[in-house]
Amino acid sequence: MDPIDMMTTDYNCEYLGLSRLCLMENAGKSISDEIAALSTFKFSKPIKIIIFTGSGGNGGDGFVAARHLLNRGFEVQVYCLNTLDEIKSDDALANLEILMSLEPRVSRLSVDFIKDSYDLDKLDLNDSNSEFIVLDCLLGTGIKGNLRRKLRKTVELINEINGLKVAVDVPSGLDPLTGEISDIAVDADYTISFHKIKTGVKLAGEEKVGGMITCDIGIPLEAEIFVEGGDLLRLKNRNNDSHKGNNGKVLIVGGSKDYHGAPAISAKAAIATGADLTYIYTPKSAALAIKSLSEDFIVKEAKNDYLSLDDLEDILELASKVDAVLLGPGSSQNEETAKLFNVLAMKIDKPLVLDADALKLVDLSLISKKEDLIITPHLAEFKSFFRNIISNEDLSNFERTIKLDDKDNLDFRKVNDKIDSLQRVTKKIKGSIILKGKYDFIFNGNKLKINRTGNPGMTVGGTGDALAGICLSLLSQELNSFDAALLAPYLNGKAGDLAYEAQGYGFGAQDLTQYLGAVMSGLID
Ligand SMILES: NC(=O)C1=CN([C@@H]2O[C@H](COP(=O)(O)OP(=O)(O)OC[C@H]3O[C@@H](n4cnc5c(N)ncnc54)[C@H](O)[C@@H]3O)[C@@H](O)[C@H]2O)[C@H](O)CC1
Ligand SMILES: [K+]
Repeated sequence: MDPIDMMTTDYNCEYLGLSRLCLMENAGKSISDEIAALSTFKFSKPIKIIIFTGSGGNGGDGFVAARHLLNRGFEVQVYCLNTLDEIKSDDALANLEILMSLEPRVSRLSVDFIKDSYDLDKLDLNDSNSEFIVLDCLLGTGIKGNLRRKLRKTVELINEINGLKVAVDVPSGLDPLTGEISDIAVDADYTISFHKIKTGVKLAGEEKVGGMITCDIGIPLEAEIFVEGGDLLRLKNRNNDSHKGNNGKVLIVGGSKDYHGAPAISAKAAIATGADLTYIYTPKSAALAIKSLSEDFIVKEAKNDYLSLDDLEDILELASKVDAVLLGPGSSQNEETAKLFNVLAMKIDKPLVLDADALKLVDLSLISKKEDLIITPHLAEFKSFFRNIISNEDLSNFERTIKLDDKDNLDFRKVNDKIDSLQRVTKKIKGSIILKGKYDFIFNGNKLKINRTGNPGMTVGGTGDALAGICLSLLSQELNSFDAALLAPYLNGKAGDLAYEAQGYGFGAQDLTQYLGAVMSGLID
């Protein structure tokens, strides 16, 4: 599991009512269970457990483990690399404070603070009379950059120790995503991972991480599969020094004589979710109306009253200047527009979103290998889009699997088989698919997410255009296609829920876009 997926899952638990403090308790308890099992297997007499802790959640796991290990009869020595003031995780701090409150000591616990690197010179662990296990709770999934001095020296010290070394979650110093060690890492005999083995630990292999042990810490499958507030961690932080255009330039190609509102809603949603510059390329018949809707739009007029190949060069030139392109909102299904969209889908080498009309016009074979692509069909559009490459039987199986029963439950009794059967269809393209419905299903390769936000008021015209605009904006801000595809319906639905709270079912897509900024900034739970 990638560290970002683990972090978002972890935070999503909070949104489902399961606190991270509780997860930390489970993590610490499972470390103690594993250490007890290892010590029975490896040692003939009671041993000492030495725990090195850092300033984040990994350190917190160590503090909890200390408590449980004491109750199992072990002697426990904790070496904290940080003072209470320096602990960054509230949950870790709460658990360190519990250890500090246990005075005068009745159980066999010692807690010492390593103030600077010189304190480490004074520790001579190999001289200890008893046998011992060393627990590395310095850094887990939160590691950033090269190890700072004191931490680096501690890793060196741990590696020189004769005792059995057990890394918690990730051997400190090892990149939890790539498995690379840029400088030095704990040379572990065993690595205990929580929930799932982190991608980097798996990639590094047993030679570097020792025997791999996975512990369940009570995270429900839903925390991983549902898109929740924790997934907002996937958004990129804005650089304080950034200037105009650094946070996404987008191009929307759409609109027609009958539909000028659709590209305008997509554009408003793109701006509301952070895009810096928004270009709209639209037929003459729609251009003036769109211009009058916002001074934030940069509107370019097509050559004719509908989009056609005559516009190809102009659009490609614009596309070369932006970070992401959306084809389709309100374009209608003109034959000439179909020719244009098919050539554009082939030639545009920027992240691409295909919305309603474009989905009906673009040939799947032209885009099936494009990774930075999002398509946003509802079920009927999905079936029609895939009809030429997927058997009717596979499509009806697909439909049956995602259908809800009358209590709104998905028939996921054999979850893995069911997901496999959905992905046999969706893996036909390399990009991401947002299958819109009461619950939105988001697919990409082996990944699946389900979005639960939104309400029946969102059947109003334009909410799909808003969704496409959000996808576009997030792609332009350098999110990968799956992260953009899973966050877009979450943000759209959440803004729709706020619009409903304010206006009941009397809200329109334009009203919804006004809440997007606040939802995206995490200002509203
Ligand atoms: N669901 C779960 O799997 C749970 C995991 N838990 C544990 O929490 C950690 C992740 O916690 P987090 O606070 O995000 O990160 P870390 O503990 O890895 O450390 C962050 C901490 O370290 C400092 N830091 C970062 N890089 C460096 C560096 N190069 N040199 C020195 N210091 C560095 C940074 O400033 C932070 O203060 C996960 O791995 C699990 O072990 C929870 O228990 C809940 C459930
Ligand atoms: K660790």
